[in-house]
Amino acid sequence: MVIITPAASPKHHMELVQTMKHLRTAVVSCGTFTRHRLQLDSEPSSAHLTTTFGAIRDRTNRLVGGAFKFHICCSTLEGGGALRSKLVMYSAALSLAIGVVVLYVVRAVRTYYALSQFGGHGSAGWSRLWLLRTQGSGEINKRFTKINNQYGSTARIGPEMLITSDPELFRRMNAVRSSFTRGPWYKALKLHPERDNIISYVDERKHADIRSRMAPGYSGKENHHTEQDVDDQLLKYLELVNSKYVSKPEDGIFRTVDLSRVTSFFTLDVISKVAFGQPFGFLDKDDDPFGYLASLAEMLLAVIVFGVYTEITNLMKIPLIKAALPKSTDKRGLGRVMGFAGDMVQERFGQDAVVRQDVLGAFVNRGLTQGELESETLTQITAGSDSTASALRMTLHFISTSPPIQDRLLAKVRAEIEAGRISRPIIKDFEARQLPYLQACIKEGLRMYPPVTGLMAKMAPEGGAEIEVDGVEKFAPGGTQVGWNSWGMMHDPAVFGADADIFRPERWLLSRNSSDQECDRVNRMNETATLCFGYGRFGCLGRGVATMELNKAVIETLLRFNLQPCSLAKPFNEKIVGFNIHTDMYFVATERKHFTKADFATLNGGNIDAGAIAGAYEA
Ligand code: HEM
Repeated sequence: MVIITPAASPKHHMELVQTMKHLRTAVVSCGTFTRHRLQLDSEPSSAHLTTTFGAIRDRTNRLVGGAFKFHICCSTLEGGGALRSKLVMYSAALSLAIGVVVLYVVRAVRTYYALSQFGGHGSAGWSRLWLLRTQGSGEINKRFTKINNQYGSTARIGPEMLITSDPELFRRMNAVRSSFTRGPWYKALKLHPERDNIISYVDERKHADIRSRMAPGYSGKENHHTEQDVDDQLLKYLELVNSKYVSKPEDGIFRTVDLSRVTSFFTLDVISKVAFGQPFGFLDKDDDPFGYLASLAEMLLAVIVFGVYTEITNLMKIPLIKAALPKSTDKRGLGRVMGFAGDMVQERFGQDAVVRQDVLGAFVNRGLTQGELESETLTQITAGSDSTASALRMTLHFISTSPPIQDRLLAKVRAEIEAGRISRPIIKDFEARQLPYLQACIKEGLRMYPPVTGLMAKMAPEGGAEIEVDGVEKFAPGGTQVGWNSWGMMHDPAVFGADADIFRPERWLLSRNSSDQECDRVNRMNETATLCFGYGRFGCLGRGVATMELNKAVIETLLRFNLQPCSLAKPFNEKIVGFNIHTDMYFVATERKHFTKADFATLNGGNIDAGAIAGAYEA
């Protein structure tokens, strides 16, 4: 349809004439007043059209005063060079669109059949929408485990994506000489807008290079203050709970403590102190001074989408999007943490460079550049704080809600304290490692709630890989990504027993009289639970720091405080999205008194009687 007004007629008149030259039939109308159907020759001359159109216009203007629009509706098209080329263009575009659709369908069918030997959710073979919905559900742990339980230890969760809960396959993919490599999934772990980091490098050589230069720093060999740093922050955390959150019913003081917050504050201050010699100050302020935890919750949507459509991470290169990403000049959130880390890194360079024997110092000694350090310290903070906080709060939750376990643990540790084998005010790391029941409780806490639930997907080599699924050999073509179902692996009854979903540290204990079979069972559990920290060339570099924090903080918290969840029906809110987000984990903390038999006798002034509530059978 062409619209022209009579007022603008000289130019539009000519356009109209040009247009009509390619028409056989045209309807010329002016509102509802006039409507002319023109029957034209196959190639009407300009003179003929000018006269015809001029006559129609004059007549219409006479009728309606000349201020109306003309609508020219082309009903039958034919002939004309320009029109013909337009037609050719349209049909080319249509053919292209059809071609693209056909290619897409062929590719989708090929992709589907490439992994059709593996079971999985029906739609997962065709699109990534099922995976996106699962990621967004906040319970990937349960959904992935359901898939592995239903369709086998390695099953399909996306068009070119499998998931495994098989420890054997996980070890094989992560082993030092494995032909599997990191999959594109890892690109989603790029935190810094410009730089990759040890966790996000997909290029194997770059990853191996940075890992070899960072490992000595993490090993603690060049940082002699790590244990003291952990102790200092632990004492601050215990003092914070004691001074602000302990309830004292005898004085009429009733309070609650959000364990999810204080444990995060503790691990964030530990990791910043260990990493660059200065804690962020979460514990001092009893607050999130950078808005860091809140910003993690805000980034949740991005984490979910990037985890499925990793190619979107390329959008970060677009200047407009880059400008909206966290940057070191931000006042709050991840950007503020980047700024803090950047300042700490800056100190180590230049003429008056600060020299310290800490993790950062070790990295500088290994030749990491200022840019690399800014990116790596940020990674260290995110990788090392939330994971350890999750392990700590969940272990405390399970022990404090299982009275026989808590009593047994406290009795064992108190006996060691009384025998002078445990340092005060904070247990030493090596002492904690000697306490089997404490170790059993920590392993059980990690197993029940593995802190890393992300896919950490590795990719099959070019020629593909044979994968055994519950005794049946299957083939995954090259490029297939195989994600990790850590929850399913840690809750596997075949490894951990029929009660794998229950917190029972006793499953780890061996005695001198244990049979070989028992020893094998516990060995197998140990080999599997240790995978919580990854394995081989991708294994966690901060494992030493994390276990030190847990060895100390679990028992020192329980020795001082009696913890009781405010709600047993819903002790906390959680979202499991690759890492574990727990909020509103309210507990009543009271000072733990160590009662002796004599104390019980004099308790409450010797009065230990309580009148019973009137019962239904009473008169
Ligand atoms: C309970 C606490 C922790 C758990 C369960 C844990 C678990 C893991 C896992 C599963 C991986 C990745 C494996 C993979 O890519 O396949 C990893 C990597 C890593 N973790 Fe941890 N982690 C914890 C604490 C820490 C701490 C405290 C730090 C820092 C001090 C840290 C630093 C790292 C680093 C740097 C890597 C990357 C290693 C590499 O790519 O070569 N982690 N961790």
